Amino acid sequence: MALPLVDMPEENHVLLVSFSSQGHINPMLRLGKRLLSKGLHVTLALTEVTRDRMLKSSTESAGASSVSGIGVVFFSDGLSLDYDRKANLDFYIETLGKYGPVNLSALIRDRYHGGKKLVCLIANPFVPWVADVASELGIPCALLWIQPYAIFAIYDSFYNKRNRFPTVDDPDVRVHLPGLPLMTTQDLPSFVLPTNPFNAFMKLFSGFFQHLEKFQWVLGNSFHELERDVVDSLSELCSLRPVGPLVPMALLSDEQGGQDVGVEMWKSEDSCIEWLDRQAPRSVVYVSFGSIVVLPAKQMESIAVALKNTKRPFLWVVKPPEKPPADGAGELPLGFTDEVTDQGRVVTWCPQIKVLSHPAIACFVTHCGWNSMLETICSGIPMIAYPQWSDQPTNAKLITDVFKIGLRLNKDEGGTITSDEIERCIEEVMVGARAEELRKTADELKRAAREAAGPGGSSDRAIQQFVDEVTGGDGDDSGEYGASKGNCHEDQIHDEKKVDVEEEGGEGDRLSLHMVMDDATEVGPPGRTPSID
Ligand SMILES: O=c1c(-c2ccc(O)cc2)coc2cc(O[C@@H]3O[C@H](CO)[C@@H](O)[C@H](O)[C@H]3O)cc(O)c12
Ligand SMILES: O=c1ccn([C@@H]2O[C@H](COP(=O)(O)OP(=O)(O)O)[C@@H](O)[C@H]2O)c(=O)[nH]1
Repeated sequence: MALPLVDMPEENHVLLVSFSSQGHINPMLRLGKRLLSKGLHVTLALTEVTRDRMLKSSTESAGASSVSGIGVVFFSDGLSLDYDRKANLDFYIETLGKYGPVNLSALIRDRYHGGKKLVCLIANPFVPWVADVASELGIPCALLWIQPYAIFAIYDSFYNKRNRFPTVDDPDVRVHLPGLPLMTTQDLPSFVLPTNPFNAFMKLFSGFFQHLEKFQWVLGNSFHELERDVVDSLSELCSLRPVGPLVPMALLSDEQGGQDVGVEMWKSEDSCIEWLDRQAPRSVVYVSFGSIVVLPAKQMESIAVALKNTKRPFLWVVKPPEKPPADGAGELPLGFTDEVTDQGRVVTWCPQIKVLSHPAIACFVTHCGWNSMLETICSGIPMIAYPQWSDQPTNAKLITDVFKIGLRLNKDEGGTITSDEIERCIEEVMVGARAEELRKTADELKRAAREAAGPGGSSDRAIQQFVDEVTGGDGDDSGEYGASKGNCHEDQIHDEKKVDVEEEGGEGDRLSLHMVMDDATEVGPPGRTPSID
């Protein structure tokens, strides 16, 4: 049952706690906005280094203490502001895990009367210790999972040893999980493979998946219709609440002017939109690998050759690595931009939401980051999957075998993705019967996404159900996706006045955060030697 805004008592206050990176803060803020629209009071807690970056940014709203009605508060991660957090990710995550809980707990005791003013904490996956803070203070805790539930299912199985996974001695083990297609090594998230060099993530996720009971709900940036089988298969394990897609409102309706709430890390080259305006409908190949991946020189070369050979217009985002590596990774072949001035555009960062919703875009060659994928699904554009690490290989499998809205680039016998293969896939996604079919399915999924997020849709209902549960409202407790493990009793609802959630004035919804997370280039991409271990 929808609770009318006016009747919602002020004490229904939730605190969101996010790791300080764009891909984590944005879905959290969008969830916050939806909770706000259901009558909750919402505050977002970030680490102080984020405030520092905000203050250093030159934009008007930098340093704002609220964004679009969501209050923003800060706690220390235990490191000095000028400490180079990218130097050693293991150390950073460990320090955050040690001082974060102490400082967040102090903040809650201080600002929210020992936590009595909060009905729920919501954390995202890089700060799982928030659940311990919540339990210590007697507050229910939810997780916002920001990748597909398919990845959640795979990690749960891996860390709880429910299935056999590839090992050094047996690298080709195939994995079959309920609700998912059979997965080979190339379809699994890189963190579960024996080749994974990132200990920090391993430690973080193993602790977390072995103690899922600490979270009363697992909200997810996905929607039921998108991942029906895997969501249903997980419903015994925990109370899933698919509340996505948590993308800008502009992607969820055709009406212009939908407001977004989100942070922007990099300045985009908006002139590419005027260039798109001059291109024919459904003619442009969009290419981007997100904010973290830096491609090896050889892969840059094959994309460049393929794009040139297709003779089709293209928009390629090539984000310069902060510290250019000696081996030419991330760099365009010499002279490329001059050769293609009449054919395409290369930009360092683009306004991706506007690009994907532009009628000139035909397809997206993507690294399969989950945020990009959801944005593309909401735009109804077919994809060409070029996954690199983390969740991306599995996301690529979802694109081809589950959602059926794109193709995946295949490696040759030598393990290379050739320019011929890229060119072939671009043609296949753009012309012919297969292209038609992919476009049709992509269009259907776009409608399903909009319906799920719209009033009365599955995600809207899941959010309402969650709100009813945390506020002790009269929602249906049996739940659509598994019963609530119910930790939301009357005694957790308190009657004191809320803390300072300021009303947003002026331009409003975009918390401008041009914080260059160059860090990212250090921690991720294959093809480069990670500087952390
Ligand atoms: O910010 C980070 C850091 C980081 C940065 C700075 C620092 O000092 C410490 C840690 C490490 O790994 C990440 C990995 C991410 O994966 C990305 O997360 C998306 C959403 O989960 C996925 O869908 C994408 O495929 C995936 O590339 C996204 C991130 O924002 C990060
Ligand atoms: O030129 C670009 C490339 C990416 N993005 C945004 O950056 C985010 C990338 O997130 P994703 O999960 O796809 O990948 P990651 O960067 O975390 O690898 C998405 O919201 C994109 O819309 C953008 O605004 N401009």
